[in-house]
Amino acid sequence: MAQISTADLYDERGAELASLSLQFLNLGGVTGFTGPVRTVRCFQDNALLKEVLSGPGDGAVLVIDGGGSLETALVGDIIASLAADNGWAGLVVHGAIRDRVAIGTLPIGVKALGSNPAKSTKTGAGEVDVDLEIGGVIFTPGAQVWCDDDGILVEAAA
Ligand SMILES: O=C([O-])CC(=O)C(=O)O
Repeated sequence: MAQISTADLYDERGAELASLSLQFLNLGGVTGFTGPVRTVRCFQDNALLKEVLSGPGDGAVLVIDGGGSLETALVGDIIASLAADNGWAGLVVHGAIRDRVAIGTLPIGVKALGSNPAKSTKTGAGEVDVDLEIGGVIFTPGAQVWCDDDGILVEAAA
């Protein structure tokens, strides 16, 4: 069954949801996706998120706070394929990706601010499963998130 649209979901449950007004591109091969939030915070370094996506996704959406940097790509087609193979429903990247054309063919949702062919460093710096604040919206691990072409909704923090 197709996922409920974020617009219809907002009409039903808007009072319980936060809507991210920051604009993301919808770049994955799956354009509507939902799941429980997991999180990574990292800055122009993608070793930690690759490690997390190497583990089982169990249908979760990894929200990555790259500080909004568009200087380097945090995800490319290799990492996005790995995530799809491991059962992640999608990625929300507050930053850039690369390999846009290939990522658009993969069976995973990918939202990002933009793209840049420049690669990230690989030191492993960052934090996993911390609360993130992106565009004034809090993403708490375990909260349900819904993404489609219209935007991103997340269960509001209690
Ligand atoms: O390795 C990287 O930095 C990201 C990348 O290009 C990929 O996932 O294909």
